[in-house]
Amino acid sequence: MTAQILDGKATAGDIKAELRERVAALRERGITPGLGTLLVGDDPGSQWYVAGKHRDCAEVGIESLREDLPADATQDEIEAAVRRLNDDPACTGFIVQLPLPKGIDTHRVLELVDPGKDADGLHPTNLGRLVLRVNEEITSPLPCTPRGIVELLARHDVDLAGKEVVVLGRGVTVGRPIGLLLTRRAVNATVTLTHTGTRDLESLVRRADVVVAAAGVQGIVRADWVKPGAVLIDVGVSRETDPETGRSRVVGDIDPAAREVAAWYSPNPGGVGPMTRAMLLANVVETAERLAG
Ligand SMILES: Nc1nc2c(c(=O)[nH]1)N[C@@H](CN(C=O)c1ccc(C(=O)N[C@@H](CCC(=O)O)C(=O)O)cc1)CN2
Repeated sequence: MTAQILDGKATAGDIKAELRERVAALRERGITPGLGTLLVGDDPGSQWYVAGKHRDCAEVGIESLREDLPADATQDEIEAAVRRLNDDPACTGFIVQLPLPKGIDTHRVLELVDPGKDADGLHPTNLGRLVLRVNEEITSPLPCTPRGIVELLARHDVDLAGKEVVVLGRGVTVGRPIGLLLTRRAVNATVTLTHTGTRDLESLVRRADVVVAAAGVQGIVRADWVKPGAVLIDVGVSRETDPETGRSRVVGDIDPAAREVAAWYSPNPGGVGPMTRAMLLANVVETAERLAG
């Protein structure tokens, strides 16, 4: 069996086309959605992601604003930038690009974001809604990568009800919230959240119907661990130098040979990354639609 591809790039393209129309409708009503980004430091990966967010906004008609601070910015300076974005009427939603430099209290910064402008769904109020609203529709923003994974599967008619899902990684942007999303009544999966303290990861992966790998450890999921017919979602980001071009490239957590036994495979790059970007735009548009009543 060779897996069918969960093509995040193409799916994100479809979503962006839908969002472009919704933005045009908002603009006709005199409402202009505006995404703000707060970037601290000069990490090339983060700079690339933020630049991509601004390009995406331009593509669908969302205005965008930037707050860029140097790597040695203090906690107070970062918090002042958050307050500026909270207070700026042109900014209908914003994100704080993660990770923040060492020594900065990330929780304090995220808690300062106005929950009504939280385009990343990472404010405790919005994460709390995800915890509490197990049976209801959630109308507040959801974290972009987990939302992107659920949307990618839904748009390929992959049903997760009753399935055993193993998640690798307990980070705040992927592992923790994906567990909460997938166990909601609307999805009804059973989730095992694994981490560096997990014993015998291999046997958990071997019995999983779905693997969501967000550990950031290249090839941690071996091809011979994967159950035939499983669904594989690779979110891990490690970098290696391409021996042919000498350029840096992204490699995932799942051995790509596993696609020979899986039913569905979300590649990396080209899977969840583009969906993360599309879901950020969706959060911004929905926030603006809520503001518009
Ligand atoms: N505030 C946030 N910070 C971070 C988040 C987040 O959701 N909110 N997620 C990641 C970074 N990220 C967005 O910010 C992101 C990661 C990857 C991609 C992407 O499209 N990747 C491409 C490959 C890119 C490459 O070759 O380097 C792909 O998967 O095809 C977009 C956004 C951490 N920080």
